Order: sequence, then C-alpha cells, then structure tokens
Amino acid sequence: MAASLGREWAGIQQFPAATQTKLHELLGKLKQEKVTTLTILVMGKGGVGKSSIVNSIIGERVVPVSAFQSEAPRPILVSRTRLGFTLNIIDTPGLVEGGFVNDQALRIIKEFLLNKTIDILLYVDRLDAYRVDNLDRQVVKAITDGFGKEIWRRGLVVLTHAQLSPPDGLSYEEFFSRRSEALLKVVRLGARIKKQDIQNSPIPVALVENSGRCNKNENDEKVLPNGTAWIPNLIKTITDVVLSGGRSIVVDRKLIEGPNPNDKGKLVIPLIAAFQYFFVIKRIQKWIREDIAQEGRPSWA
Ligand SMILES: Nc1nc2c(ncn2[C@@H]2O[C@H](COP(=O)(O)OP(=O)(O)OP(=O)(O)O)[C@@H](O)[C@H]2O)c(=O)[nH]1
Repeated sequence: MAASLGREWAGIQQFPAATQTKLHELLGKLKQEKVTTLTILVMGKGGVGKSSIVNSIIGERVVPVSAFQSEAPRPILVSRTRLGFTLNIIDTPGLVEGGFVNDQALRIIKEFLLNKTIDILLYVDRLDAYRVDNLDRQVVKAITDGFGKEIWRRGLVVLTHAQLSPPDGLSYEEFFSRRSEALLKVVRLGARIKKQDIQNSPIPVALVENSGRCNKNENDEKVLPNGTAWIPNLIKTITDVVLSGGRSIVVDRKLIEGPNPNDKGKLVIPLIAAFQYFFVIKRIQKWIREDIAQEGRPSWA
C-alpha cells in the first residue's frame, strides 16, 4: 500500500485550454459550496480501467497500467492540490479473483480507508461488455455490505472503452442506454435500493475513453463518438453528485468491523424479562400459593 501526498496538480496544465477552463469552473463551483477537498474511491472488477481513469483525471501517469493482472501495490492514494482545492483519488485492486468476489482485497481496502472520508465512489466497468451476471451483482453487494448502501447516494457508474462502434446496427446512444440500464439494474439489486428510490435520486452513468487514440474535437479535447468531451463531463457529473446531497462516508472502526453480533436484539431483552415476570413467574407464584392453600389441611386428616 502506498500514498503520494499533496503535490500541486500540475497535470491539469496538460489538458487543452478548453478542458482547463471547464475544470477550473467546476472547482470554483465546489469551493463556492465550501467543498475544498474531494476524495474519490475507484472500485470495480480487475482490468476494467480503474488505474487508467486515475491517470486520466490527474493528467499524469501516477499509477502503473497493465493489460494483464496488475502487480502494482494498491490501494494507492494520489493527492493533488490546485488553487486551494485538494483532490484525492484512491485506486484499488480488482474485486474479483478466480470468478469470486475477493473478500481479502475488500478487507485490505477497508483497512486502508480507516479514518478517511469517501466523498465519491466511482464504480467502474466497461461499456463494451454485453452481459451482466450474478458476479456483477455480488461485487456490488460486497461494496454495499462493506460501506453501507448510503455509499450509492455518492456513487457513479463509470464505463470505460467508450469509443466503440456498437454491434447489431444499434446506434451509440441506444447501445449506451441498454448497457447502462442493465448495469444499473444489477447495482440496484446488489445495493438493495428500491426502484422508487433510484427514480428519485438516480445513479448517474459517465463514459470514459482512456486510450491515447481517443478522438479529439477542434479544441483538442478528448471526445466520445457522441461528441461529448468526457473529462470535463466526468468531473461535472462528480460535482453534481457531491452537490446534490447524500452524505460522505466516514470510514471508522465500527464501519470496518460491521455490526457487533453481541448487540443483536439488545433492545428486546428488557421486554422479554418483563414478559417472563408478569406472565410466567407471577403465574407460577399464584399457582404455588393456591396449591399451598389447598394443602392447608392434609387429605388424610
Ligand atoms: N481502449 C481502451 N483501453 C483501456 C481503457 N481503460 C483501460 N484500458 C486498458 O485496459 C487495460 C487494463 O487497464 P487498467 O487501468 O490497468 O485496469 P484496472 O481496472 O486498474 O485493472 P487491475 O489492475 O487488474 O485492477 C490496460 O491495457 C489499459 O490500457 C479505455 O477506456 N479504452
């Protein structure tokens, strides 16, 4: 586990001027609302592009990226400051190993996060995957069990590999809509969020293309096939989630260790004791008294 703390966010200057302007506007908006620090937790299965997103946002290669299973030490916290604003991003190991949720990885992530506050969860997957299955649901469930379902009120689904040509004659928007609906359904099930709750505060989906071959617009910004400049769009979506309510998640010992089994049912103990006293002990005492009264004179006398 490693940490890289508090350096100037120099990578922002690598972005084209149009992107820099939009990012500065968004940081200004956050600061106006007294948000001067943002801690973003990046989670998902292995190989979906988590580390690449960290590098894309920071604008520097701060985390190693590999096409094969990564050996890089993670979780890793990357921290950058800019004009009085601090951005922390935590990259984490993939949550699936050998077809199962990697509980050990989740435990390590939770320990790493002790005494930290998570403002935003980026739940990362790929746009160019066509199916969702029970494993996706298990991953979401593991995150929910680990951090509470409230984390999804500060959550975004982020889909990488977004520069794709959809199959089967589907339009880009149609493909995106179907893929995100399928994933959001799984998130809703795994996070045990009621349908009406998700309608009231939907989990946004943002698209990302980390590849160096991403198309660019006339302002030199990286754009998706639908023309969206994705870096400012991602940061805008994050800003909207932060400012739309929902609480940041404070990771304390209690959250890490989960509910104490000894506390289970503690509140009903006095009720059970009262029930036993009035309906069992009292009644038995009455029977004994009646019995003694009847036995006052021996039957043989
Ligand atoms: N074309 C394309 N490739 C991507 C994108 N994001 C990531 N990749 C590639 O996918 C591979 C895995 O990316 P990583 O960023 O290491 O993924 P990860 O989720 O951190 O993977 P683990 O370390 O296994 O947890 C690398 O070869 C990346 O270059 C993307 O948006 N588009």
